[in-house]
Amino acid sequence: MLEVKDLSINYDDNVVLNNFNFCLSPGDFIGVLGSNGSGKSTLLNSLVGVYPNKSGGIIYNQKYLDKNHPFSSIGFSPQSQVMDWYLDVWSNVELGLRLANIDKHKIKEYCDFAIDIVSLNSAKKKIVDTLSGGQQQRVQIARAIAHKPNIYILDEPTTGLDVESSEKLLDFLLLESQNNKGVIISTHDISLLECFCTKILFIKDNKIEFFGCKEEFMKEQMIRFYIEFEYKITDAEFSWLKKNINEYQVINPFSIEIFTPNTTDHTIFSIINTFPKDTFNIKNISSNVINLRETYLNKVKH
Ligand SMILES: Nc1ncnc2c1ncn2[C@@H]1O[C@H](COP(=O)(O)OP(=O)(O)OP(=O)(O)O)[C@@H](O)[C@H]1O
Repeated sequence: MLEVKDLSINYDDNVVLNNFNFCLSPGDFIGVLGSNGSGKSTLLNSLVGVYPNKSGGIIYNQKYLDKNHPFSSIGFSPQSQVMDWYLDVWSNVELGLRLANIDKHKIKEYCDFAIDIVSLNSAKKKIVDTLSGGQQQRVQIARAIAHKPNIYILDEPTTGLDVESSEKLLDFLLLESQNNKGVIISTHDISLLECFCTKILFIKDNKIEFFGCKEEFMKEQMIRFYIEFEYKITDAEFSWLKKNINEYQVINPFSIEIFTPNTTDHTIFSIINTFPKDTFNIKNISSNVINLRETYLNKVKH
């Protein structure tokens, strides 16, 4: 659908995206992750042709995108709100449909559909400037999705949305991706990504740190083992831990947490078996898998 090829973008001397390569394929629901300022918006803006100095580019239908951008195939909602503030909700969405060249006989149906997805039925006739921040965000999204494009590019679409509106929007996007459309969104809401995305694109230090299936990203997850001892850990045991266990954390004088990759070759038993004889009298062990949020935080920190 879209191929990002050797894309680099800089603002003056500040290289924001360094040699990005990835594809958005039919059926993909890509979540873009990264810290503030990592370049998520720059990337999404570049997919719709808003870029500063760059090399490489975006290939669509075997051609590099230029001024003849396929707007009718793309629904784009930027991070900053771009709307006609003194028109009502319905007219804003209608305008988007006209710009996307939708047949005028279908405009009412498409408008109603999009306004329903973002639950603004009762505010149809309200002037956008008089709406709350979250409602304005919903208008912008309705405008981006109303023409049911092949590709959805939404920059932090759930920011400012209440939980039920976020779920409704993401349910819709998920259905669209299952109908072989392509979806790419950036968000800081990791739990939503965990539920809805099929692929993750993680930006760190101006590069793509990870691009691939969510499951693969999660595979690098760790398991956390909580180990409680019968007595206070001795100094000798502390120094043994320091020397021999890669990732652990002391919780209190009686217990530690050990982190291991989520694979069968790194079971807690293989670790415990390395404990020197007659040390670490274990009282209890429990474990839990670290979720996507913590996986992401670990990756950002390291
Ligand atoms: N118009 C601009 N001129 C100069 N620098 C810019 C401009 N827009 C963005 N930048 C810089 O580019 C970098 C990436 O910004 P971008 O908005 O893409 O990050 P982001 O990942 O979307 O951040 P956030 O999570 O805060 O929305 C930042 O260092 C930012 O200061």
